Amino acid sequence: MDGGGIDYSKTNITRENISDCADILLQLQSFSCWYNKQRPIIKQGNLLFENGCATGILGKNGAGKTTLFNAIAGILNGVSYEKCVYLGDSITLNSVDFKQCRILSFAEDHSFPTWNLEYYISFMSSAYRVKLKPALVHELIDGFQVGRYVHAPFHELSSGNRKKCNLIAAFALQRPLLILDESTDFLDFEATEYVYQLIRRRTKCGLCTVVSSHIAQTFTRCCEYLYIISDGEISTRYRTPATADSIVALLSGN
Ligand SMILES: Nc1ncnc2c1ncn2[C@@H]1O[C@H](COP(=O)(O)OP(=O)(O)OP(=O)(O)O)[C@@H](O)[C@H]1O
Repeated sequence: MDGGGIDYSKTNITRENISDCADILLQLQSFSCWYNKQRPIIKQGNLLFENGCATGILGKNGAGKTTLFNAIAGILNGVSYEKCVYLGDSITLNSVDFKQCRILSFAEDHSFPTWNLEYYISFMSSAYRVKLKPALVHELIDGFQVGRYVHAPFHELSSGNRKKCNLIAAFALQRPLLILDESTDFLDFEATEYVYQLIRRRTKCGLCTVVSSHIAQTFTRCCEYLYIISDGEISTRYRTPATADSIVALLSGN
């Protein structure tokens, strides 16, 4: 994909050389994924995620962002790749070791309807074998303003409050790779701002975040890099432009 004839010198968008990347967490080459192998959702794409960076995944409805995330998280069977390198080692995406290093926060989650936040966090801590920092968990609960819902069953929560519970676990586990599918869907204004703050904090701590969104600000405020998915292809990696207009230009060029 060549960028669709956009004049990058006028948009402050730079296309960059992969060999310049300092600190690669995960690299996927010739990556495809599908529900039906005859009709792949992503065809032979290349992706690179760095430590200390947030990377945005942009694409129209149905482009394949969620499918891509499920594939990277190792929960979609229809996947192939020529190369998958995590911190310098060749790995498979469905290996247990890799699964403990990544966490995917779903766009919308209806699982565990009778569980509550306290139980869910404790389950996730055991599943990932991570000892959570109580101060961080409390800070996240305060930050998302869900203190009063800690013991409420998930099926009684609004969509936004249920989403906050997922995000609390996702950020509390501090995994090297955090994937946020539609990171701010359902969230109120304050929670949206808080998510942006948390993504930037991960970046400052040298952690890697990958995020999809339909809101330009998610990218301009949080992401160093962007990929665009369109017609089953993954674009080159772009430096995130400063404005929403430049993102729209980039999207319409792909
Ligand atoms: N379980 C499934 N079985 C078959 N096809 C599916 C399945 N889930 C999604 N698809 C199809 O895969 C394509 C990509 O869907 P996906 O949900 O990954 O897109 P998306 O970019 O996340 O979209 P949105 O922005 O609307 O959330 C769509 O054509 C969708 O209809």
